[in-house]
Amino acid sequence: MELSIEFFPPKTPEGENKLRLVRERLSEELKPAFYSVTFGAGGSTQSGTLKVVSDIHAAGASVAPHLSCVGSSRDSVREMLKQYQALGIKRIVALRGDLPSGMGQYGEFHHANELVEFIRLETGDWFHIDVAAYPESHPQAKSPASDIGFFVQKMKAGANSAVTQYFYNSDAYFRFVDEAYDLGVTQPIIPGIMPITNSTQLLRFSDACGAEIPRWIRLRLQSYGDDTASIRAFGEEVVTDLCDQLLSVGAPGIHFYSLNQADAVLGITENLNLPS
Ligand SMILES: NC(=O)C1=CN([C@@H]2O[C@H](COP(=O)(O)OP(=O)(O)OC[C@H]3O[C@@H](n4cnc5c(N)ncnc54)[C@H](O)[C@@H]3O)[C@@H](O)[C@H]2O)C=CC1
Ligand SMILES: Nc1nc(=O)c2c([nH]1)NC[C@@H]1CN(c3ccc(C(=O)N[C@@H](CCC(=O)O)C(=O)O)cc3)CN21
Repeated sequence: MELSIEFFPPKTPEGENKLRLVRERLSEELKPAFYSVTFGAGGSTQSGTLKVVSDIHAAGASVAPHLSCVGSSRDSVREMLKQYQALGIKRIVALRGDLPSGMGQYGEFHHANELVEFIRLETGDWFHIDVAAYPESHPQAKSPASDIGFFVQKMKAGANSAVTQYFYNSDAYFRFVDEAYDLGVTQPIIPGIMPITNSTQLLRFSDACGAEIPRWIRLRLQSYGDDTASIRAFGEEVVTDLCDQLLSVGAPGIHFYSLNQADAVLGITENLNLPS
């Protein structure tokens, strides 16, 4: 069972220092298999990603930068791959990414499967490639069946594993994994888990990315108002139960969307009685 943890590139030097302390704590307590670092979310740049990635790599931990391809040229993606290879990075999260709103589809890549193929063509087996999976369907999907078909295509293009969008309904994950395996996927599909610490932020982001917050969770969160202690305690219980269910049925690991915070992740993992 592998744990992994996602960060986003901080926008300020204070944020960078805080993240270093957060990562040191998480490394000491959990020894995660790898950290991932987003690119693009909230307007972050590839140079912000590179900076955090270099920092984590220099500290001796395994790290996987997100690489998104939409709107990029083959040349620019090739340069980034070379840069990461030169640093000694061995793992990458390959995503289509999103164009800033209002911009049309342009560039030399249209979907993540093309990026996976390109990375294999350019760099052979150098990188362990992770791709994204959507147990509740990607928001732009034409149908659940076409979405899972494209997911399978992306895995068969040469991905080593997948990490899911977060969800609070484990049945959606189990069904997705069963269907993917029926369609010939053999690689691990790791559940992505979003701790609950801030209800306004969670509700806003979930709406935008197509993750459902079940009514009973939403109503509970609303009933706590700005009582953050109650929100955190409730969130920790709910997300611990979710992880328990996933692991008891054999999920291959857990990928935490930490939002650069250690406390919520550590609260959950302490409850889980993980083998050390
Ligand atoms: N940072 C993270 O951990 C996560 C980020 N995301 C974001 O979600 C966005 C989507 O990226 P990916 O999942 O990599 O995109 P993707 O290219 O796999 O899929 C995007 C959409 O296109 C459709 N599609 C996929 N392949 C297709 C093909 N060959 N032909 C026609 N349609 C196809 C899919 O059904 C889906 O609706 C990105 O912006 C990514 O940053 C999503 C989940 C996690
Ligand atoms: N479509 C999609 N894009 C992503 O980038 C993404 C996902 N889904 N799902 C999994 C994780 C979750 N990610 C997230 C989720 C929330 C924030 C967020 O709430 N950001 C705050 C700023 C955070 C802060 O500075 O504290 C925001 O207001 O945007 C960021 C990345 C990145 N990942």
